[in-house]
Amino acid sequence: MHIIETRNLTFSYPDRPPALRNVDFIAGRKSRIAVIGANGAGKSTLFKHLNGLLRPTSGEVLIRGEPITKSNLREVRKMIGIVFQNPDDQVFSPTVEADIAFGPTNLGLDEETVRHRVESAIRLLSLDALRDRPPHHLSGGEKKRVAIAGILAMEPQVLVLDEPTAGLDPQGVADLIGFVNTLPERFGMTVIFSTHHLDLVPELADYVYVMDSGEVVAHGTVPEIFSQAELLERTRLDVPTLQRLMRSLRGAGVPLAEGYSYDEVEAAFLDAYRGSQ
Ligand SMILES: Nc1ncnc2c1ncn2[C@@H]1O[C@H](COP(=O)(O)OP(=O)(O)OP(=O)(O)O)[C@@H](O)[C@H]1O
Repeated sequence: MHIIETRNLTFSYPDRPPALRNVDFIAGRKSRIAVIGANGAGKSTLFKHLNGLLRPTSGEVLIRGEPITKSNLREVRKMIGIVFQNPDDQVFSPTVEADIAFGPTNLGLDEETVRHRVESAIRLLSLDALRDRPPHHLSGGEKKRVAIAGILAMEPQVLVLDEPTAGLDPQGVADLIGFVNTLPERFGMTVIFSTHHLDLVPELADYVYVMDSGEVVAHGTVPEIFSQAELLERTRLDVPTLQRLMRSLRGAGVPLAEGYSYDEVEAAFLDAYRGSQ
């Protein structure tokens, strides 16, 4: 049984054409999934169905094989934590520490457990220096870290990140990649994220869903999707810079092996260089 499965999920906002059309989406335990698509493709709308914020117009959303109902909504929200695009919507307490404590307190956990979880989240996201600051006075990137910490303190089994790198500086992006990549192995978590930053996808995902105008138009492993340049162009996505470079060098006769993440591409270049010596 999959931790998340949508079947034929269709959704329309009032008086609008469908924002999701027959979406079949599956997430397994410990998987790392990217959802990519141009503006308005339906990524956030899909995410809002995963913890019952929106209800399907038709079709199903199954969490561990069960549809989301009033009676299991609390359990579902505990299991699936979503960090939305705009951190301002998710930080509101007088201090960072209180903000991170809000979610676990709401789950009805005792004070000792809440304190323990807050401390772990503060450590994981390197927020110690900010713990007494009012979150609404933090920078965008700092707020995002606080929002992620608040969700992690609820110890969800699935972490959903809508545009996690929007507003982060380069070091913030590198830190996020390093940190998020530890979650599946360390805590058995599933990570699902959306991004317009395609270079990020091979660093953070094993599996990719491509959305266009409310539909899933393709899904597959990173190599399966990224080898289809015309698919990415057709859906108004850019071929990642490293892939463009490799394609043009191969076209010029450089024998480059397949590679998608930075490390794989570097290895392919080194092999080609050594082979030419
Ligand atoms: N609250 C809303 N009311 C009406 N229409 C909406 C609402 N939210 C989103 N939409 C519409 O639904 C469609 C899908 O939007 P959604 O936000 O899911 O796309 P997205 O892929 O997350 O886009 P982006 O990359 O810009 O974040 C768009 O056409 C959008 O205009």
